[in-house]
Amino acid sequence: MVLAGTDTSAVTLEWAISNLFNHPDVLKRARAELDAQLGQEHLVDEHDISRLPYLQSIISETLRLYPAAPILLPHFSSDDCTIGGYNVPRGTMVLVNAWAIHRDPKLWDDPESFIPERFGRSGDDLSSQVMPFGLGRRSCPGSGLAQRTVGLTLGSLIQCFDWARVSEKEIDMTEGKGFTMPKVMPLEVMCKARPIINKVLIV
Ligand code: HEM
Repeated sequence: MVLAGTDTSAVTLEWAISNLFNHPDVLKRARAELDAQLGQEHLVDEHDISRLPYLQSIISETLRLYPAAPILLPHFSSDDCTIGGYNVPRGTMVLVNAWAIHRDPKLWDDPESFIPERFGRSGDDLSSQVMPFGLGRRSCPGSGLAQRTVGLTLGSLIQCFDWARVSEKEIDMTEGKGFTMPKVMPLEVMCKARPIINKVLIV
């Protein structure tokens, strides 16, 4: 439970921040949303997340491109069944390649690009093609907690600090090997406190 809940959320946060560095326009829009919704006196808290749709879209788009569990967890068929036209005998190990589904050009426009706006379009139901927490009875029981934790942390970091890369180079987005899909190059950045920090953190 501890491993399932900590590393997954930490890795997601690292991918999200890396994406923001390579897309300064997205970072700017996220900060504008936070400033507009919360002003300069109030540190983002759990109840604010629902008022921050763009921040949520950034997290969804991060989980689409960099799902912390890219092939979910192994499942076993409890009976003979058919999946997508294939006969699957009872007791077969079934792996779902969420990473590939999330980047399938038949399902997504410009699938390799980081475009949080694709999650904000009204009328689009993406629930069957994005599954970072799995689907059905054995889907992740911590998904709500994870979305709040990552949202709160990412929101606070955007709200309280100005960020800069350590060099002119783009952040390396190469995916490493490991159960929770780490970055090959750990994220290294510089930050400077924004004036808002004096009001919201220091009493
Ligand atoms: C960004 C964060 C997280 C991601 C991407 C994630 C993803 C997943 C995925 C893909 C599964 C397997 C679902 C399946 O096979 O269909 C899973 C299972 C699980 N997750 Fe998460 N998870 C996250 C955070 C958490 C948190 C915060 C907790 C608890 C505090 C948690 C607890 C669990 C547990 C206990 C299972 C096993 C459920 C079962 O087998 O019935 N996860 N998670």
